[in-house]
Amino acid sequence: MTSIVLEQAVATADEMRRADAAAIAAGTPGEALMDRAGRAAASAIAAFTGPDHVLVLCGPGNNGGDGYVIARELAERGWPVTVGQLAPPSSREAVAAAAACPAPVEPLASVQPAPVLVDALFGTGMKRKLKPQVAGRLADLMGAANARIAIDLPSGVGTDDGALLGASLPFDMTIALAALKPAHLLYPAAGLCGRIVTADIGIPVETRCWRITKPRLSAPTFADHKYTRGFALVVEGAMPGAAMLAARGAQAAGAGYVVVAGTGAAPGGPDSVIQRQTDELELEQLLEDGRIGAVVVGPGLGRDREASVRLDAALSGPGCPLVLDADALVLLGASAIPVARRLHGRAAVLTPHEGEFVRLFGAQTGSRVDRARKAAATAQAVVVLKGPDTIVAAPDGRAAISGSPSFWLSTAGTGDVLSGVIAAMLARGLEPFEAACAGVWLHGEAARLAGPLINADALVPALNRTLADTACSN
Ligand SMILES: NC(=O)C1=CN([C@@H]2O[C@H](COP(=O)(O)OP(=O)(O)OC[C@H]3O[C@@H](n4cnc5c(N)ncnc54)[C@H](O)[C@@H]3O)[C@@H](O)[C@H]2O)[C@@H](O)CC1
Ligand SMILES: [K+]
Repeated sequence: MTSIVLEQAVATADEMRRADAAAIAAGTPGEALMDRAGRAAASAIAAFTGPDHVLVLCGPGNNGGDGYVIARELAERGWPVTVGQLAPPSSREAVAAAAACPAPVEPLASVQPAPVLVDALFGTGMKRKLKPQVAGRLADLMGAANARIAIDLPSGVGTDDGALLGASLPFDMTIALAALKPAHLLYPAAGLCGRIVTADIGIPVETRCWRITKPRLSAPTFADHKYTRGFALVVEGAMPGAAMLAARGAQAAGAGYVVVAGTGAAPGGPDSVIQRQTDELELEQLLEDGRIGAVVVGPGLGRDREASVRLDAALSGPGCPLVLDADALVLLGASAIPVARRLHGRAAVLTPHEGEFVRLFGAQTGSRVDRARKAAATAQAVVVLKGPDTIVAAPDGRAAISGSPSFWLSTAGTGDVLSGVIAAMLARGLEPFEAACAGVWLHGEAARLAGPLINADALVPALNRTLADTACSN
């Protein structure tokens, strides 16, 4: 199978407002949407905690309105419920929800803590930092609770960029309404969300951003052979170990034939990775093999003249997709010629970490998603901005964010492995954006499977098991 499916939409505050407005214009009143949101959230809370005394903190906007519906729903189930009010409701829907809520209402400043704390102070309308007394009161009440649940978002985070705007303590669960928001996946906000559940409120949400989830990858069939499984070529440079990690990554991710174009250094690595020693001319000849499905260049390439020559050879070879990582990105950044021109319309996946990204594209403003999107449009290539929240962005505006990362991945060489995994996905025929998403997922899942990672080598066998599970279960 040569496509993957991204199903979990990630919507910005503006996209959510447009979705709400479209649903209202199509005939569903705002009160009905709030009612659906509050009921769905109340069911999720009931499933999470069981009956107990609940304190619902309500802000002035529609997030607070959801809070009043939740308080009403749980009170109707017979749970003891108190509302802690920051300010009176201000929107028409929230006023109506508050009027229908039978629970006692007390000021936030003086309300008593309860074992279950529901935060409906602010959601996607959060515009500025929480006042210190509000942030402090929220932290105190959270500290005194046994279960802490955020409605839509933890209050005090930036919806679109995941920045902290006064929030400090983690929740046990966050109930995302209608769709995920970037803050559920972008750090540091993502670290405060706890378990994330998405409550369906029956409205379509238009977005060009998704969470990266398990790809659908087929297992080999009787018709496959090593070249249909994918031929990945890794261009070696000054540090052969890094190229070998990329090659082993490609192999563990299912490539049928993996070749390292070596520089003459002593060969190491498994016998099943074919090592060909190549000078400049031989590399050019090797790159002309039309069966190659993807070329990796950058891991351990070096930054000297020879490295530039080998990069130029890879860039000027025939048209198979490229994965450009590490030193290749540094060399591209140091060149006066824009990346898009060096690629000549060639399909490519660029995999910078934050430092490489800034060198290549400059310090841009906006969220990591915005920055990756702009970079992809500039480079006319897929950009994988690596980090705890890895972003994949395509020149056509599609973007995807990884979820549930393993922080054990922050060790030398794991990026080299990722470049090989993405090459394997390209070589099996996925288009670059999908190949990058599938590669990022396999790599992250393998890290979770491996547990505490001592080094990048330990990732390779875990990758192999992850691929086997993925390909066999689809
Ligand atoms: N029809 C809709 O619009 C729906 C909205 N929903 C809920 O509505 C939320 C968005 O509602 P709103 O747009 O009203 O926004 P919020 O309820 O998140 O907050 C907006 C209010 O807070 C104020 N505010 C923002 N930052 C503040 C700060 N730091 N300190 C003090 N006040 C601050 C704003 O001036 C405004 O009055 C979503 O997160 C979701 O919970 C759901 O009920 C589903 C339907
Ligand atoms: K909230």
